[in-house]
Amino acid sequence: MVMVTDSKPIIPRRGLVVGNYCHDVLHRDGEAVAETLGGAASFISVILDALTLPFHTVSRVGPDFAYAAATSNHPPLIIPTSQTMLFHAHFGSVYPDRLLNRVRSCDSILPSDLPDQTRFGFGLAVGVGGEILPETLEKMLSICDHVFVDIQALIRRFDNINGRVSHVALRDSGFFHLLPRVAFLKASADEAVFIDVEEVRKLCCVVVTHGKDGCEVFCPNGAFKVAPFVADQVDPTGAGDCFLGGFAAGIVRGLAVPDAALLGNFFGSIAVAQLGPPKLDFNLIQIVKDEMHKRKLQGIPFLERRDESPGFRKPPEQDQFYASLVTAKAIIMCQIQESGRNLLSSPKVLEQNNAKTILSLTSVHEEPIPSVDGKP
Ligand SMILES: Nc1ncnc2c1ncn2[C@@H]1O[C@H](COP(=O)(O)OP(=O)(O)O)[C@@H](O)[C@H]1O
Ligand SMILES: O=P([O-])([O-])O[C@@H]1[C@@H](O)[C@H](O)[C@@H](O)[C@H](O)[C@@H]1O
Repeated sequence: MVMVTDSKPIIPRRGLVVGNYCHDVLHRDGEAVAETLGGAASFISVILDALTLPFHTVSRVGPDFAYAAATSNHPPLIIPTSQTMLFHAHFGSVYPDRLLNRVRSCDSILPSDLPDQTRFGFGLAVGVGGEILPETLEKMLSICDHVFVDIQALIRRFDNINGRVSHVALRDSGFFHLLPRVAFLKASADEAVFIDVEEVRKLCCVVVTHGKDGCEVFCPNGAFKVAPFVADQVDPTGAGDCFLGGFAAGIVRGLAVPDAALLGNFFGSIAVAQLGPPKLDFNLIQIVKDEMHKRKLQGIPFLERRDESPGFRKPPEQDQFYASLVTAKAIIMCQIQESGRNLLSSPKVLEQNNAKTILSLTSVHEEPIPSVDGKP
């Protein structure tokens, strides 16, 4: 359990984001609709950059990586002998539970890939394809003051033939012994069945996300549900990543845990309303930053708490914070619609920032996905 004993104000050092970028092919209702930049590191970068939190990224790709321009601020390590990780995601009415195939893998991120002689204020362990090794997470924990972990980096396993994503129990993942040094562990509801929340919450704070129903936070001395923001879901990809990016940013920027979780819900709801990595409106972000500053003045920041209770009492006027974010989103969405800018992708969008039309889908072997009645 991470304890903060130093009462001096936290000076936000740079963060460290560790996880491979990947190529995503998105299939909605059985139809390939886009190829996009993917990987939690890509989604989280959008959020942290928007909230002007400085960070360093460690990510591995192959020479075939197609999004060098989009990641130029946080360039990956290009491994000549490797290839960029490739995921195919299937979602929509035909697949109520999203189905993911890691069609191509990339090299693991090694401890030696991480900077030496540098300390980081926070770390985000956000692998998506099994690229983070226990020894790599161990090094992150030794060079970062507070580490946020997405459980998908720890418990995912991949079918040898078609790369179908499955999960192992956290206890059997090879990472369990590191949990007491983790600040927050994020799991979606589907992933939470692979942990004993009552056991793990004694070791580190556990954040369980519930899609359109928001999220729940569990720590040794309390649990808290946090309300969602309404969204018209276009693409579920990256919702958890954007949630974690917003949540971590809230904690690092000095919000209490429930307020940070609300911020996570806010960015998760924006993510699902767009295809691929979200585009964030400048004016919206400015309003969010102002609201975060106001909240920080009212709450007791998690990272500055001097006692066991990690800010789990619902902060005063959290409803006001929620209402301000809802209003901000509504104002901006009206402005965008009036201006004709289309931040929300239409179902048939084939061309978009970081998204490309389907050119090479047939060049990638993937077994026919059984339809909902189990027939190919
Ligand atoms: N359809 C939705 N409407 C509103 N918010 C959503 C929706 N889907 C996801 N979110 C937000 O994103 C967060 C993470 O989504 P979830 O689907 O639980 O994670 P993951 O992508 O890891 O499976 C949720 O807690 C919620 O705040
Ligand atoms: O949707 P989400 O679980 O938050 O995160 C997603 C991963 O699960 C997926 O493997 C990857 O291909 C996507 O680019 C995105 O990172």
